[in-house]
Amino acid sequence: MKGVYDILRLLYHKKNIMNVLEGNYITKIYGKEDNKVVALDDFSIEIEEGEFIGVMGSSGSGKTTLLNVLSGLDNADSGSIIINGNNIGELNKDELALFKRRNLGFVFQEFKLLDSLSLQENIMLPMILDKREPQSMKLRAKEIMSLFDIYKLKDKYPWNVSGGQQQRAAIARAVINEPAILFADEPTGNLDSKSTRVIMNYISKMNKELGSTILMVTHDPFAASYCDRVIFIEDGKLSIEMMKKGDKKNFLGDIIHALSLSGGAVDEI
Ligand SMILES: Nc1ncnc2c1ncn2[C@@H]1O[C@H](COP(=O)(O)OP(=O)(O)OP(=O)(O)O)[C@@H](O)[C@H]1O
Repeated sequence: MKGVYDILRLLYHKKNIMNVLEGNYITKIYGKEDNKVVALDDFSIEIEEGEFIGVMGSSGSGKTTLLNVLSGLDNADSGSIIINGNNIGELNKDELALFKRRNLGFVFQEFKLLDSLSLQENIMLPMILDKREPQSMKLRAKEIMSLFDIYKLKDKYPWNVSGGQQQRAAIARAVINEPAILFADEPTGNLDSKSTRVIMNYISKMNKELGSTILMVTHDPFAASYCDRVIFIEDGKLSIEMMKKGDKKNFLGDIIHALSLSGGAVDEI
């Protein structure tokens, strides 16, 4: 049942703010009867344009499920997901695939680049699939590779460059079509601390300079400290929501404190 606060919040947002994403009362259940797992339990979230939001929580709390359901990679059992005014639950399979390609960007822990293509070809792939004009594709690829300082690596293959460089190429590919929102699931999970810092600086630059809206799932408080807002999930529900006040270092301290309160998750770092 919706509480008064939930109804007021919905009315307020309908009147005043056009969110990039609204997830309303989402439930996701895996399995049946004795094996039933409620991975998301009546979960609601709103993400404004240009926001950089981090999702944290202990292992199995529902972080990846949330990212998958909000981005249309998986279906919710109930609730609605509205992205740029489109209810993605109402799209058929083909419409959803096209919507995702045109409006959403994805970055994963595994870089998921194609080994048979150069970095430039990998990065241009979403534009090739959209049958864009070759010259404009190359110009856009150059622009985005320069932003991530990998233009000089454009003819190299993924197996020729470091993990951090591969992830920079994967992020460039994810944002080349200027998605409404970038979904990143543990983007630094396969990187050492030096490469993590580099990647987070690029993701932050993209958020600040291109105004990209980003939702990032992470276990890493350092990575989360780059966000404007961090939410913690426990048992498929929102447990803590924190806004960045002050600088990254202060926010890191706040996040570590919240992690220690949320049931020993600090041990998993
Ligand atoms: N395909 C699936 N089938 C059955 N149960 C699943 C499936 N995917 C996830 N779950 C369960 O749903 C719950 C939430 O899982 P989810 O992967 O979203 O958590 P998480 O917070 O991302 O975990 P981690 O940090 O370990 O990646 C867990 O109890 C998990 O075991």
